[in-house]
Amino acid sequence: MFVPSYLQQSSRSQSQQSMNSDSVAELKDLDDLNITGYRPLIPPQILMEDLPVTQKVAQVIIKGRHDATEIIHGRDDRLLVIVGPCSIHDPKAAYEYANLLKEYSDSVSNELCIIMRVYFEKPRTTVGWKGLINDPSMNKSFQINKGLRIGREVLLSIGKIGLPASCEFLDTISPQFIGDLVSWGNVFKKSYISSKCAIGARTTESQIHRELSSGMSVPVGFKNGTDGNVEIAVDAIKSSESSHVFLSVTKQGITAIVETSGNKNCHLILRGGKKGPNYEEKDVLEVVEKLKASKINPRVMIDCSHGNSSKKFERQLIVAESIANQLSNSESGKYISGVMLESNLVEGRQDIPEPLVSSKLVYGQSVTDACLNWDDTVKALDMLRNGVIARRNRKN
Ligand SMILES: O=C[C@H](O)[C@H](O)COP(=O)(O)O
Ligand SMILES: C=C(OP(=O)(O)O)C(=O)O
Repeated sequence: MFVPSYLQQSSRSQSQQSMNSDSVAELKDLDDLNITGYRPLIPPQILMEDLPVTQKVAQVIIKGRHDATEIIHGRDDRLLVIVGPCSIHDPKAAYEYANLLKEYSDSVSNELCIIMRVYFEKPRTTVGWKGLINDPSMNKSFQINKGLRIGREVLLSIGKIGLPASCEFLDTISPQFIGDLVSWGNVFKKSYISSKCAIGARTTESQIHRELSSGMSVPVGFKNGTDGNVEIAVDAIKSSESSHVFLSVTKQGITAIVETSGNKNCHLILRGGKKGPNYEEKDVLEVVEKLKASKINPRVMIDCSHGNSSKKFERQLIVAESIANQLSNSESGKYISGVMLESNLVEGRQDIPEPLVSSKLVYGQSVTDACLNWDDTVKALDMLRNGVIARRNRKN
């Protein structure tokens, strides 16, 4: 048990005297007991000045945000598709994937609004690599300043191709470094890198993530919990729609009391859970009722991966097929506004070699969750596209 030095006196009277004297306590006895180090963090503004967003890239981001917003509110009948690697660890492979996706995206843009998953922050069930921002060299050197820089460079390069990007914001400070490449509305006043962001199954219930979302300039999807609980996502949407006052940092890296106006562009993501998947018609209709009862946006996104695929990447095709069928034939199809897919150049996943030997890594393969390969991704997207066409024909 830890005993502060001022209590470690040899006699009771000494200790009593020490406490009575009300002298200033030793900080080392009270604070940072489990902190092993501090390193400086670059202020967001410096990185933003080094790697500024161009007007051309900003337009891509703004359009992505606008389209995503219109779809999640049902004013655009396309399907919003968040597709890409589970996590980005190799900027070259991410860029190659983005080029493939851009070409496909242009060919289906009447039916699908495609936003690339560009996820740099990974929540872990226990421990593991926490993503490119946290440990860009994947060798436990935790060069976060380097990770933030690479993250920004990757988002800018994808924006230059003309593809909007989405991120999961896990940390509450990191959005100040990359969130500026994301925007619509108050584009240049607030933040503008990704066009869409998700709050994951493990953080939906977290108050600080709800507060963060209330100030985000992008549409935010909230996932149901890992146990399958959808109520926490409903609560998260309600909370994020409200204004909040909380502690965070400014672009200059100064701690601040932040005041937000609330984010009206939040929606729910069904990702399955420990009790099983929740992508079928009955699951969608059930959650739609809950959302309607809470007077919030009843349109949902379905994640084909995670609890909905039991983490078996190939099963994403089965989920995508069910979604396409619901779009074509079911009442639930009216409420499905988006889909998520985990996809990469090469299917499956690999462990990060320890110690890291880059040549041992398979190029274009996930180091976190297993992903579909490119050809199967196109199969899934084609099915979804046909579902959108059928849904349109149903209406007409
Ligand atoms: O998508 C990512 C993973 O499912 C999530 O980060 C949890 O991963 P883990 O259970 O391997 O830690
Ligand atoms: C971590 C993710 O998913 P979930 O929060 O659903 O586990 C993810 O989409 O990368």
